[in-house]
Amino acid sequence: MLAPFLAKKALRCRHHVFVSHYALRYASTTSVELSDADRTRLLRQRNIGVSAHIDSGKTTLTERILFYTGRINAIHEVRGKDNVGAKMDSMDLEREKGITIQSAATFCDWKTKNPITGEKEDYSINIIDTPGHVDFTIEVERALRVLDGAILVLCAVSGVQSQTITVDRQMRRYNVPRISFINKMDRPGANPKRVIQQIRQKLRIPAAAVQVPIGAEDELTGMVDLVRWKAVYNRGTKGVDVVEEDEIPTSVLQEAKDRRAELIETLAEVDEQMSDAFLEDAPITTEMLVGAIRRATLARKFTPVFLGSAVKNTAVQPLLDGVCAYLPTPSDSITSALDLAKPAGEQAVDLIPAAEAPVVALAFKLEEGKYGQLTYMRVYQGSIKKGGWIFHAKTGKRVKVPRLVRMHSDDMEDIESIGPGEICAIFGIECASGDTFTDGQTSLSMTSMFVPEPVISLAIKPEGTETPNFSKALNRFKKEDPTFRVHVDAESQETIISGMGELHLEIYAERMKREYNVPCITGKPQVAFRETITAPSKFNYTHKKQTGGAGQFGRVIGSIEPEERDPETGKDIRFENVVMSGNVPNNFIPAVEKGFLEAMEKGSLAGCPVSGVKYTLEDGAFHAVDSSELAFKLAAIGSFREAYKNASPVILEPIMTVEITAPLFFIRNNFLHHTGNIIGGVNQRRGTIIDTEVRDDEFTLIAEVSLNDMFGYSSALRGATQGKGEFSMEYKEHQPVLPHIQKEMADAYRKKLEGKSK
Ligand SMILES: Nc1nc2c(ncn2[C@@H]2O[C@H](COP(=O)(O)OP(=O)(O)OP(=O)(O)O)[C@@H](O)[C@H]2O)c(=O)[nH]1
Repeated sequence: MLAPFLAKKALRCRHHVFVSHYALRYASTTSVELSDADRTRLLRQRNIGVSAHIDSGKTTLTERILFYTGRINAIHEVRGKDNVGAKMDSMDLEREKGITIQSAATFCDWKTKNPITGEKEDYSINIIDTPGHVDFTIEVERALRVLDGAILVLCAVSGVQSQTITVDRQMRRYNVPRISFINKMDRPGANPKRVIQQIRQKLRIPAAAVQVPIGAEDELTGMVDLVRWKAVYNRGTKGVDVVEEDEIPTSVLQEAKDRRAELIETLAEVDEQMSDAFLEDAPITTEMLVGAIRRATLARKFTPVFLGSAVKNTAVQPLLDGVCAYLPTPSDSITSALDLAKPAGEQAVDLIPAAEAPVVALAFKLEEGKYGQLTYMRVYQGSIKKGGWIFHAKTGKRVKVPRLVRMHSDDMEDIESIGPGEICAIFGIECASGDTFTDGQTSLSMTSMFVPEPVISLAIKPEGTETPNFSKALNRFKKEDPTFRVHVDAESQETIISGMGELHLEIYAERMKREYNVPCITGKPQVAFRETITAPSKFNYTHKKQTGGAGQFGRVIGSIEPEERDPETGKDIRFENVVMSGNVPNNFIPAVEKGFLEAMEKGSLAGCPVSGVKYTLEDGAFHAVDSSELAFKLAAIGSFREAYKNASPVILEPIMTVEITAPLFFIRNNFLHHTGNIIGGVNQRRGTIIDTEVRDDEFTLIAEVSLNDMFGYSSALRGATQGKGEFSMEYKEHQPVLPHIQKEMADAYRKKLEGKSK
């Protein structure tokens, strides 16, 4: 009877389609429909993320949101003088370093003013504050996976930066509509027009301001709301009082008129109704504007741009109103799952966020807390109750829900039940990040998440003698974070950890000490090289051993070929069994797969992990007495090594997108800049320059450089720019190393092996 037992396969592809929240249409295998109660509740529900380039002010903004919505009763700054730190940076390390490492979930209620009727309406908002640093990119990925909409925060001076582009790409991957918030409007040099231009050009999405600032720098007092045509000011301590006036200050009146015209024109290009009204020269009402902005935002054809200053408590409340007015409800975004009871290709099913539908929930994040494993879940359909039962879709295991909570950063609030479209956390259930839970009434399962490849690895060992805590900590980190990998090098017997950057691994080493009392010694960070094949190759391999007693026999026939990376899941290793004859009995197939995966851990070219391979088992032979799982596993390892040599293997290295910025300035009428030095430095590191830009007072260069050539770049850049330059980098892809480097690496590996065998 239990449908979850049908769950067998790794899952891919999620699509997300937006429909008007007034016209819900669902194609589904079940007959459950949204009730009126569901519709009313979903209409007032928002699940949003706050994402941006590092240091744009996400945490500071979220702190304001929590304060204005009454979730916290005092504001604490990131790196603030009171040493308390922001609510959402709950880890000690986050507070010390002033950066967000883990995404934190919270929720709040907001009484918004309906922009059309002017009436107050209550909304529930789940918010996930995500890290900006590229090393913690998996946190952004998993947040976007479960959110319906996002606030993209930008700095009013720096505009679109490298990580803004990454976050934007991630939002596109998960079809997440976004509103933009240009923060730091109090900074000298704030230039929202330039930032909006960059959003249009660099993020390639039509954008227009929905506000115009009143005053600048220390004199920034409020915004003109271009949609409702009101002047909105923040008054009172910490800007808690929002005061609206009909009169637009004359100093910004013309600017406001121009920007409103620009907003209408931009919308007319992306929204049919607005286009018709524009062509007919019809008067544009607030209602028409709100409708057009909402439709175009949900369709991801437009991003409305809000302005403000989180730190100066200016215009955060209007942004919250914007979240309610323009970001999707859980029923606007239709999320697909796979019905594993159906044949491949016909499995996609749209989920229905109805309380009465069978439960489908996704465990998107795990955390080891004081009371055991805490699993964050997004409930897509159905309801979960405390004390009720849910089923792990992959294993079919039935688990009781002992405790259900809503998270407020590191605090929590116990709840009795949770409905569709909500985010909650459950204690005491065993699972991995990305697993689906149901109520056993359905064979639906969510699709998996994109996991990027690690780019850096280093050896790690405990300072003193090894205690069980060492492996306990590593196992926990591995389970929580799919971009953190651990393996023991077969030759050196060293434990190697790999991740998304030096900071990523440094943080884990620090957490070993703080959370597990295992101070560690770490080796020099090394680039995580990989190997792959560039041509198909066949194998016909027999593993045979006769040593007196029971022998070993297994024969495998098939091929290996290059496998493209799945853009949704990041997976590029595939095993396929097409044996028809029964020459390899079914019970030995998993052993063949295991052998293939084991062989992939170390390529024979330079000893690096192998990726991008599909292994097809076509035929083979077995012996009634001598065949065993071990024999077939060893046959698979041997077959892979045999075929690998003939598959034109290459060594791959991580290539990074590097963004370098340096100020341009005048000293005693001399125009000073370091552009020549910066370009020279990039060329020296064999980088490919993708783009350069000279703005009023800043030079920016974007290049692609191999990570191996980036070691020591911080000090080189400091030297080249008198300490004025800054850079950030993010992983782009693995690419083949130059032929002479491949030869050097392969020779060195061969010598190492020869030395060992002597
Ligand atoms: N001038 C000015 N500074 C701000 C504003 N908002 C934030 N900051 C400052 O910018 C710095 C970074 O702020 P955070 O809130 O930590 O930024 P973040 O985007 O959460 O940073 P990460 O999580 O590390 O990526 C802090 O020093 C803030 O005080 C603002 O509106 N104006």
